[in-house]
Amino acid sequence: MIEISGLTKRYGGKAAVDGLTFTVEPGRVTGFLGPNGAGKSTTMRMILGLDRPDAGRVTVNGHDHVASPLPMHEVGALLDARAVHRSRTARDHLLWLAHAGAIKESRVDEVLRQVGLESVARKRVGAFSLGMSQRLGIAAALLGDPRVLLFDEPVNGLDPEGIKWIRELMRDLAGDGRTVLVSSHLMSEMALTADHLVVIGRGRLIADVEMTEFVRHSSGVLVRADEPERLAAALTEAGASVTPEQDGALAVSGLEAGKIGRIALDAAIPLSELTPRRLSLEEAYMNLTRDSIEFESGAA
Ligand SMILES: Nc1ncnc2c1ncn2[C@@H]1O[C@H](COP(=O)(O)OP(=O)(O)OP(=O)(O)O)[C@@H](O)[C@H]1O
Repeated sequence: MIEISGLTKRYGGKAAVDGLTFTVEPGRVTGFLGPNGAGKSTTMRMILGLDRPDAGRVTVNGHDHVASPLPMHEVGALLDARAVHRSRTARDHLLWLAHAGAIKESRVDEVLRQVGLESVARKRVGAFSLGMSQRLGIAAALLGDPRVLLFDEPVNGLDPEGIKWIRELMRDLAGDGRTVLVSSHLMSEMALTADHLVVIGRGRLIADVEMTEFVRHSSGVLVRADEPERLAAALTEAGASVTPEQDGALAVSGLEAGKIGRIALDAAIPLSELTPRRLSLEEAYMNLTRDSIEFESGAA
């Protein structure tokens, strides 16, 4: 388990991570989502003890540690797949890591097999494609057989077969009861992999929610009524979440269209529209993070 409380990191005057609090539970895949520059990598570096927080606390499996990298049998991480010695072979790279981490050599061949790099184990890493480098980075993360695993954008550069493989690997690792935190800026990828979502923007927590709950909230109903404010109050009272749209309509989530119709009838508020709509998960995620995107492309 990873417990993060009030975690803060500043670079110059700017907070890259700003008072983050969340828990990553074992036995499930937690997706760590946010737009570019949201603070995902910085958070992961602090979890690993590679960066010192300016405030707040991280514990991994209950241990407090301050800026001392955690041992490889406790936490495995894929941060930057290209950060390897390019002239070494894949096997030598892992052997070097195994020696440094006091891990038995037999694990090297086991993890090479597990990530499907056996046939290129004696090839120089410099000649690897990005997808092969990602697999090697994952092999390194698995080397110490850790109970906690962090993957920063692991599907980068992988082909569809590789993406499917990593999805299954993560689900298997979580199925073993391990703690798995995986970052991405793609909601579509997380929808197929994660059981739980932690969404951040500009270093702050935006959502900490079960995937099923996120899916439920991404569907909604568009309502037009004669007295939108009174209807919004009645729907909120009934447990819905209501967002007024610019043209006076109400975007309602958490209640079905039929129930909304009955509430409007009971309150004697005439409706002119009641349209169920389903946002794609990507749209729901974009709505959630719209205010925290640092660099937006201009309109075409
Ligand atoms: N070493 C550093 N020095 C100065 N600023 C930094 C440093 N590392 C990160 N930052 C800044 O902190 C913010 C968060 O960066 P971070 O890399 O953690 O975000 P991210 O969510 O991982 O983004 P991406 O998806 O683009 O990798 C960004 O504004 C970034 O420019």
